[in-house]
Amino acid sequence: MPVSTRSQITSPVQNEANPEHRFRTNVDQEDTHASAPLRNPHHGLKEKMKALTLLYEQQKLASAALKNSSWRSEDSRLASHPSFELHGGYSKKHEKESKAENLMRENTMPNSTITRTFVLPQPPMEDAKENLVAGTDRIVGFSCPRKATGSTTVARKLSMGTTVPHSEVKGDAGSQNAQESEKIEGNSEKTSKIGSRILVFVRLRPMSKKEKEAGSRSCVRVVNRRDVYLTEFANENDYLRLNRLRGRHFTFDASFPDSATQQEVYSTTTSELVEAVLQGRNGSVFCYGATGAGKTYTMLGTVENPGVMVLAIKDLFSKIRHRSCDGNHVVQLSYLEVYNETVRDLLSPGRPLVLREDKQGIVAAGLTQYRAYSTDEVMALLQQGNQNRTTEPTRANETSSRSHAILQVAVEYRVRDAAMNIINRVGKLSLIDLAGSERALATDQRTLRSLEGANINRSLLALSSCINALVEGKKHIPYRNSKLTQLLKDSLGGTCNTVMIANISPSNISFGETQNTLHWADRTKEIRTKACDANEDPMPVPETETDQAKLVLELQRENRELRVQLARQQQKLYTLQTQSLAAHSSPTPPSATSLLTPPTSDHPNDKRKTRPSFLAGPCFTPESKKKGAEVAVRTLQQTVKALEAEIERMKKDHSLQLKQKDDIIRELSQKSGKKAVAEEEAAKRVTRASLRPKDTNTGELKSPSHRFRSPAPTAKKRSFWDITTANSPSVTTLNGRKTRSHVISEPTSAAPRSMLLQPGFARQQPIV
Ligand SMILES: Nc1ncnc2c1ncn2[C@@H]1O[C@H](COP(=O)(O)OP(=O)(O)OP(=O)(O)O)[C@@H](O)[C@H]1O
Repeated sequence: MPVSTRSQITSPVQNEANPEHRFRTNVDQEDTHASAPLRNPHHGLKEKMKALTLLYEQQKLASAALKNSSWRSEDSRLASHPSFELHGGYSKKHEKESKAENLMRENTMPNSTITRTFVLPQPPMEDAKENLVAGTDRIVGFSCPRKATGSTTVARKLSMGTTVPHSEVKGDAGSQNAQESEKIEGNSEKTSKIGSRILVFVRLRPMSKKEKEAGSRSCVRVVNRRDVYLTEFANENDYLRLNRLRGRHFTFDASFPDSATQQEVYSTTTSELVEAVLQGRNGSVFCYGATGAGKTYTMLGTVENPGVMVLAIKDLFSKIRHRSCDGNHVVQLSYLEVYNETVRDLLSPGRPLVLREDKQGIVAAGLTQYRAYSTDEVMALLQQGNQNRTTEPTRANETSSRSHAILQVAVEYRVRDAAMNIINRVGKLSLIDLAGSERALATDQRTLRSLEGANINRSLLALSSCINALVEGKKHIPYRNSKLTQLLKDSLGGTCNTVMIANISPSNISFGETQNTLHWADRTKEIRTKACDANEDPMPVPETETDQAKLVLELQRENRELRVQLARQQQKLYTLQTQSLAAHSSPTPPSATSLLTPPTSDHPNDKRKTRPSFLAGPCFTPESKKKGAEVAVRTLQQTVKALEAEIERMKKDHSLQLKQKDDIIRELSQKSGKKAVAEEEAAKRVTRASLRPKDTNTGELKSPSHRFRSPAPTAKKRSFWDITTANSPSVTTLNGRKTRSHVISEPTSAAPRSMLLQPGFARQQPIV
């Protein structure tokens, strides 16, 4: 039989017995109501609520007054804390009463003026446990009893370093005292070294139009840029649960209200990691949360409000630009997704990739690594990758990401340390946008969507198992349970500075998901990663001056070689670009010299001259630029190979001919020696034939050397153009296939036409 709550609420006898309702003694009107005969329990409740609201307002005013008068004192520090305020513990005078009271103010809708007050019972011990802050033995939060050990309710000791910006902390008027600021200051120093705990941040998104239309209320409140208060609303008709409202309080390294800007989120969560990456450390940022909670918005953002990924890349390049102009930094980029437990390359989609473990950790074999030179290039690649990413509309989100996406940027830098040793530093930044954790009903029940959902949940479950195992300090961490956890191995338990951004929705409709997200975020706070040292690879230290000189020479040589290689590549690219432009714009082929020289200042595409790579040129789309250039370079390489083979063959031919000539000359000289002797003898014997006149028109050989018929007089000496020309005598058509032959060589009257001059050269199949 259901137990009625009416008597609990209104019976004076019970009120006396129940300390939770002792507050009634403080309110005169309450007594009047309490002694009045009960007719309508709802009426009593309403009255009680009114009284409570009144009491709360009074306490708030008193608390504010106290704060103003002595905010620097220890007491005021307690009073200033939101949790304390919510406890109603604003002064010693009211301390007794307030201990028994747990008041919580309901979060209101942005435009709503309605304020309600709920009575919260003493929470069960498991709730209290949840509010234990990692690294402290203090309990914070309004929903749990305070331990006697702690003299204050100060949210959390920032023992591991926090990324809460100084200004923000100070900016919370009166909420932090000087001591606390100092504590944070001290810790912000530590931050530069970045502790080994995963830093956890929470971001609340604004209420969506859809949620507003559905009449949902805000159940989350971010206070002090650090504390998150979560309220579960009871159904007004549910009398049984009226007194069992769940309110929870969590504390994170920083919490962002719905008004927080992208830049604010970036600078608080990620900017330090970018700095660390430039020093050769690894960093990871991952967004976690329910579907539609704002993960992709935080990570990627929009064109007007770019997210963490975009801001991090911009920051990275601007920092690199400020640091060195010598091109010592090499930035490489990869972008992959895990969709339905398969790993796919987002920059060059193809077959699924296989994960392998090597010295560097888990790597996706065959993943494309793009060398990036500028922010624009990275943006184009990012855009391309996102177009390839799997997104589908679900009931919960119009553009729901159905896959986990990982953008990895590796920065390599060669630098000299104080002792002038050369050090190679490599830092990697992984930016991860996880797919949303979801309930089947929250999204869709169609087969593919539910399969995706199952896989997403499976990988997130595997993630939570790993988090649990890491928190509990287990030896075996089940990374292998999913592709996602394998890829996150370094971020979670490796040598990496890791940041988690938990995204939550304010709507009470998503209470369950929000609670779940906050729970895991809270748990993640306790994970400790290994100390993250810089990935430095020192080069051998030169001992003597001679060694140093050698090293310098070696480096200079390497530099020269690289410059030559670069020049060659650029030459090739210019050639191809010019050719492609010619092919597209003019039917007449450009001259050979224009193909072989880079564009000069009077070239129509003058802009390109200042660009390091033609890929940034205006006439190509980002994808076609890369692909076109690759194909063209490959074709060019094959043509060059064919030409080299042709030259080799010609050389052989020539040497053979020379040898033959030599033999013949030798033979002839021997014969001529003999003949001279014979002629001498014949001259002595005058015959009738010798007196006969000689015929000069016969074309008979007058010298034995004329017996050798060299191809030279008939065939013109073959030039480069003859070899490469399509109508060259060396290219004959045999059964439709083009073959090369050196045997027949006919003189050509037509001007040689280079294959390089023909439009669409890049698309021609190379001659094998
Ligand atoms: N801080 C914010 N400010 C304004 N709009 C936001 C914010 N966060 C999220 N949104 C909006 O909420 C909607 C859902 O956000 P988003 O797509 O980022 O969710 P998600 O967590 O990535 O979802 P899924 O896991 O399904 O991909 C989007 O329309 C987005 O523009």
